[in-house]
This record gives sequence, C-alpha cells and structure tokens, in this order.
Amino acid sequence: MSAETLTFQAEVAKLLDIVVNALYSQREIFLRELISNASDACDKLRYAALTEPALIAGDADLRITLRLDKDAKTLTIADNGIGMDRDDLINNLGTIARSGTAEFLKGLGGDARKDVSQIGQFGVGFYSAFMVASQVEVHTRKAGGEHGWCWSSDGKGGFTITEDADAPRGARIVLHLKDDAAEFLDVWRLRQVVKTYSDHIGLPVVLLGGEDGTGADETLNQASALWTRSRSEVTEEQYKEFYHHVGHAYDDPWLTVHYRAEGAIEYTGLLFIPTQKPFDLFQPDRKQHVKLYVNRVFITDDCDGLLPPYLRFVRGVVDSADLPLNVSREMLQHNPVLAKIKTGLVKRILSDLKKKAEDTDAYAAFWGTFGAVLKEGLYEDFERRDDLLALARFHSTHGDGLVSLEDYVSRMKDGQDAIYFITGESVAALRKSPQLEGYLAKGVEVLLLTDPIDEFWTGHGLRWKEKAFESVAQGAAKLDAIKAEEQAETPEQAPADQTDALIALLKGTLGERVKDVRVSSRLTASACCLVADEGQMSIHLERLLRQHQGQDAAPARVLEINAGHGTIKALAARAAAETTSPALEDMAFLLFDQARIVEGEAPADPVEFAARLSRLMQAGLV
Ligand SMILES: Nc1ncnc2c1ncn2[C@@H]1O[C@H](COP(=O)(O)OP(=O)(O)OP(=O)(O)O)[C@@H](O)[C@H]1O
Repeated sequence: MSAETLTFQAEVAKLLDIVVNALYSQREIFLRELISNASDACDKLRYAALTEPALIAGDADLRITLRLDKDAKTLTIADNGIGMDRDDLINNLGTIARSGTAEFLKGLGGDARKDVSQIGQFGVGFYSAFMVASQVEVHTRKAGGEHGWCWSSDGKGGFTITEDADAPRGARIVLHLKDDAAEFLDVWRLRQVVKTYSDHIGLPVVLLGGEDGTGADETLNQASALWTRSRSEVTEEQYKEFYHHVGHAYDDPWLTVHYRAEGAIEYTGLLFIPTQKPFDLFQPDRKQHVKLYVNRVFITDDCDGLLPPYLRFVRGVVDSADLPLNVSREMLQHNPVLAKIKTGLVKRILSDLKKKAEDTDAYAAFWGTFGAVLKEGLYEDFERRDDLLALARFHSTHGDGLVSLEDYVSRMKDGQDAIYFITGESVAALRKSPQLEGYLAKGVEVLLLTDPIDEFWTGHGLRWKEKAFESVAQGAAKLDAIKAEEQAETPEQAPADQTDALIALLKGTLGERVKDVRVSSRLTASACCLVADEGQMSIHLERLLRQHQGQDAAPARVLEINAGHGTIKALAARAAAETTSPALEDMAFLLFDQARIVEGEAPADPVEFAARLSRLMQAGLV
C-alpha cells in the first residue's frame, strides 16, 4: 500500500509551529511525555486483557524501552502496550481532542517565547517530540489488530501513514534528533531525564544495549508504582512529577494527600489538588481525573463513583485490592466497596483541607480557585454540609480579606439571630448596595456572595451553628431586634399621613411594575431600593437566569422608600398636598428607575427615563 498523506488539524499545526520554533528551556520534557504515553498504553492493554486475555498473550511482560543509535542519530521509545490502528493514528496524532484546546490556542498571541511557557502549563503531549526531532516515525500495531502501521511526519503541516507489516504490538517511536538535540544521544543525559521525570512510572524503563546498543540492558527507573511506596521514600519532586503524569497537568500540586486506609476496606490514595484551575472545570463534558487501580492494574480514569462532582478538581490514583479485578466500569457505579472508598476519600480530603486552612494566605489562594466548585457540595452532599461550611470562605463587609463562618458568628451582634448575606456580580458593587445600609449602621456584618452557585445553596435552608442564612435583599429587614453599639441618630421621618400619600401615589403611578411599595427599615443613606419579596427569587438569580436562559420578563419587585431621606420627605409632603400631577408622576418613575439602576438594571423605559430627567433638570434650571 502506498503512503497516504494527511494534513494536521489547524490547532495541531498552530501548536507545532510554536513548539518547533520556540526556544524551550526545558525541552527534555519530551521524554517524560512519550514515556507517560507509553505507560498509559500499557495500562490500557492490561485492563483490556482482563476480559480478553488473548490480547496480551505471548508478550505479557509489559515494559518501556529506549534505544540509542548514535550513527543514525535516533532515539527510539517503544512499548508493548495497546498500540494504535489507522483510525487511532489519525485521530490521536493529527488532532487534539482535549476539551478547551481550541479556545486555549485562540487565546495565544504571536509571542513564541511567552506562548510556549503557557503551552508548557497546558501540555503538548506527543507533539513535544518535535522540539528535539526533525522527523518522527511511529510504528505501531493495535493489540489484536491485523495490520501494523507507520505514521511519519516532519511536524510541518502533515503526516503520512503507510502499512508496516513488521510492527509488533504496541508503539515504537523513532525520533530523528535535530543537530542541536544531540545531548539526548548520551546515556548520562537519558539517565538523568528519566530519573527526574519518570522515576515514578510503575513499569521498567529499560535502555536496551546501553550506550552503544551492544552492551547490557540498563533499567533507568525504580519501576515500582509511586503510590505503593511509603511517604518517607518519596520526595516532593517525585510527587510533583507523578502528579504531572497522572493528572495530565503541568503546574505544581497545591496539596498532596498520600495515605493507606486499613481496616474493613483497604486502599491507597495518592491525590493532588492542583494550583491552577483546570481548563475543563466548568465544562459539562468534563471527566473525573482520579485513576482507579485494582492491585496495581489500571481499571479506569473515568469512574464517576470515586469522588463527588464537587471534588472534580482532584487528580490522582486510588488503588484497592478489595475490588474484583474483573469489575466492569459500568458495575463500578453501584459497587458498595467503591461507595465506602469514596466516603473515606472525601473525609480525608476535607480533613486535610481543614489543616491547610490554618495557613490563611495559601488557603485563600486555593479558595479563590476552587471555592465555587466546593460550594456545590453544600447542596449535593447533605452529610458533609457542616464540614464544607467550615471550609468555606467569604468576602464580607468586615474588611477586605476572606472570612470564615466561625469568624462571622463570633462577631454577631446582640439580638442577631441570622447570618446575613447579599448576592451580586462583584464584591465592589455589592459593598455599595443600598440594601446594606441599615445593617452597616448597626455594625452587622454581611457576607458578599458573587459566585452563581451562592444563589442555590443559600436557598436550601442550611444552618451554621443553628443560625439560618438570610438575604438582606429579600423580605422585610428585621433589624429592630438587633442592638446597635452606638445608636446612630435617626433622622426625622416624614409624617405618616404624608408617607401614606406618597406610597399611594407610587402604587398608583407604577401599577404592576412594582409588587408593593413600603417604608424601609434597611435604608439610611439612599432614597429607595428594590428588594425581592419573601419567597420570591432573588433579583440577582433572576438576572442570571435571564442572561443564561433568555427569559425576558422580570417579576415585579418591592420598592422600599427611606422615610428619613430629604428627597422622600419633600416628595411625601407634595404628594399629600397636591393631587397627581405630571411632575409628581415623573418623579415616581424616576425614583423607581433609580432603584433599578442601582440594582444593575436598565431603566424600565430608557427613552422615557431620559425625557423625565430632562424635564426635571429644566425645572431646576429655569
Ligand atoms: N505509545 C502510545 N501507544 C498508544 N497510544 C498512544 C501512544 N502515545 C500516544 N497515544 C495516543 O495518542 C493520544 C494523544 O497523545 P498526547 O500525548 O498528545 O495526549 P494525551 O496523552 O492524551 O494528553 P497530554 O496532553 O496530557 O499528554 C493519547 O491519548 C493516546 O490515545
């Protein structure tokens, strides 16, 4: 069969362009990537062979080999794992399937140096081979496959595929090294790179024939799965490299949890929390990233039952001898042993997080990255609610830093029986909300919540230390029972008959635009504000839904007026003195629109709003 020539997917071509042309300070990582892929391929084969032993028969000793050829200037990395067929080659080595890649690449500019350091965090996988090689050949045969294939490319636009009848099971990757990459033909350099980046790989990485290809074979790594070693035997650097391998990640682990559970069910967990936010954190098609092993045999890296969705940022490995080896991925979902392992893992991760929370700054960084995800657990995991609430941190009206509920409760005022919060788009905007005024005047702290998820868990009737969560922008403010430290002077209020007249005017003029109009006990400085009525959806949530689901009809809200505010007092006096006039009507609308604007909404009718404002300005000027 003659060679078939295919072109790279546009994203791959762009990635390769950056990889090939940039100066890369750490280009030895190509070896880590290729060894990592070889190890994954062996894991996949071992799993497939559980149900189809013929796949591995005759060559069951899985391993990864390196071979040097100084004359030909080639370095070959081979494995006897699952291998690839023609379609796999086209799909895996001509495209990038990873979710988020296209967006990520779109975001890159033209600065090769900068771009490459960003790509380093993202991972270039197989394509990193082109940092050191001018030509790459992949000779491969899929386990059980009839045909072997050779994929070949110079990394510049396309690749060829030809049949390779001699290719044994697995993949053999031949790198024709560039002149400036001759260092990778030296044994000492290979030893060093493998030791640094791939020592944790559970399979032996063997240099065949030593330096000149005719000497003795040399195993370059420890070849024992890292998680089976005791913590004292593993260095930080090794944990980090293992995290890169298992998590397909390129940052440092923020937290490493490595333990062996003993008792009714035994398992080992080696788990990592990343420092950086993974690309797919909020993508609906995201996968779990904890690999499940049974007695060191890889089973799956997509096991939903292993950790709850609110811990989906955790990477790592769980290995247990208490699960049956022939367990299918589908059966896993309902496996009681797995359910117990999950409980244990969650408990352990949350308790380690609690310890880490003592380091306020480091924990604040973690919270900023993953807090919004962890908060999903507040309504997903009933049993862990208290632990999760204890771990939660919030912005609040008390200073600029993050506060815990423990801190909040310790600062509660006499007579305060709820934890107050307000939801909105940004902390800066929330700090200026009129709804906060009455609370601030009494020294009552309010949590400022800006994650969309906050709208959901706060509506679930949660309590912390017997205290309910209450929105300051919903229902009537219950501030009377709270004693202020210093009684601020209450400004003189408009007489009741005048306020009644104004309320009647506002209700009459605004009609169905408002659900109710009432005197506020939450305002001190602003003239008016809108609040959601008891049982109504919060204004912020309703806006979020409108944005995401295209709903356009917003429900009517309660308009609250501040009877101690100069404008309201003057308006109330006029409302009591005159019957409805066009000028009073204008002012009723302006008051309403003003409350909408403060909420981040547009005036109900922007053109009318502008006309009314102009009339009022003119009246003031002439
Ligand atoms: N030695 C191999 N044997 C079998 N399949 C392989 C081998 N090397 C790569 N592949 C296939 O090619 C795919 C792409 O590899 P690549 O290294 O680019 O990305 P990845 O391993 O999926 O993710 P990462 O970017 O984290 O490395 C792999 O997912 C795998 O399916």
